[in-house]
Amino acid sequence: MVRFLGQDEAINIDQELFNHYRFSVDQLMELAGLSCAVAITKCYPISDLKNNNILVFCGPGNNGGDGLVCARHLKLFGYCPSIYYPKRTEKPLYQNLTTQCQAMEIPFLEDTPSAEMLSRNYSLLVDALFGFSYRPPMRPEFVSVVDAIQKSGVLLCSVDIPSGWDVEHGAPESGGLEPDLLISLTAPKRCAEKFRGRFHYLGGRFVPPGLEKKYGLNLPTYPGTEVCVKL
Ligand SMILES: NC(=O)C1=CN([C@@H]2O[C@H](COP(=O)(O)OP(=O)(O)OC[C@H]3O[C@@H](n4cnc5c(N)ncnc54)[C@H](O)[C@@H]3O)[C@@H](O)[C@H]2O)[C@@H](O)CC1
Ligand SMILES: [K+]
Repeated sequence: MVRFLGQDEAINIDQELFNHYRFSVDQLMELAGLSCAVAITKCYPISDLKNNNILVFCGPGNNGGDGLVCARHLKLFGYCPSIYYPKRTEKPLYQNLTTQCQAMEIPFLEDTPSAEMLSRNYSLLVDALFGFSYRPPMRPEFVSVVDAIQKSGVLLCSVDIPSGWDVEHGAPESGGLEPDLLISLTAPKRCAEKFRGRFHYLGGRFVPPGLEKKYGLNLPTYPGTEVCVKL
C-alpha cells in the first residue's frame, strides 16, 4: 500500500528533489501539471461533458503553477479551459507560464466568479489554489472564491490537496471542498485518506528510486508510458 505523507515529509521530499537530485521547479511542475491534465482526460472525456468548458483556479504558489501547466495541456487535448489567477507573483517562472497560456489563447477571468456563474458556464472546475504548504485558517481574500466553488455544485478536481483542507487532518469542520477527482502528486498526503470522491490518481512520475526507498513511499507501478496511475 502506498504511504501517505505528513506535511513536513512532503516539504522535505520537495526540497530533496531540488537540492540533492538537482531537478528544477519548471521540470517537476511540467510533469505534475501534465499528469493532472491526463488524469482529467481519463475521468472526464469530452464526449461525457455537457460542454468542454473548464475553469482552472490557480493559487499563489507552486500548486497554482501546476494549474497553469495543466490548463495549457487541457487546451492541447481539446478542452476549452479558462483561468482564474487572482494573486500573481513577479517570479519569471510564473510570468512565463502565464505568457504560455495567453499564447494558447486561454482566457483569464478578471472578477471573482459567483457560484451561479460557475454552474451556468462550466462542466468542470480545477482547484489548484493550495497544495502541501497550506496552513489553515484560510486568509480572508480566498474565502469567497472557495465558497463559490463549493456552492456551485460543479464537478471538481483538486490538484494534490483539496484547497482549504489541512494537509494531514483533512476538511475543516465547516465543511470544505469535496472534489470528485483528486490527483496526488509524488505521493499522497495524509488528508487523502479522508477523500470520498470517485477518482483518486497519483501523478508526478519523476521519483528516483533512492528517494522512494528513503521515505518508504511504496509507490504503485505506473502502467507502460502513463504519467498517472489510478489508486
Ligand atoms: N515536490 C513535489 O512534490 C512537487 C510539488 N509541486 C506542487 O507544489 C505544491 C506545493 O507548493 P508550494 O510549496 O509553493 O505551496 P502551495 O502552492 O501549497 O501554497 C503556498 C502559497 O499558499 C499561501 N498560503 C498558505 N497558507 C495559506 C492560507 N491559510 N491562506 C491563504 N494562503 C495561504 C502561501 O502564502 C503561498 O503563497 C504541491 O502541492 C504541488 O502541487 C509540483 O509543482 C512539482 C513537484
Ligand atoms: K489544490
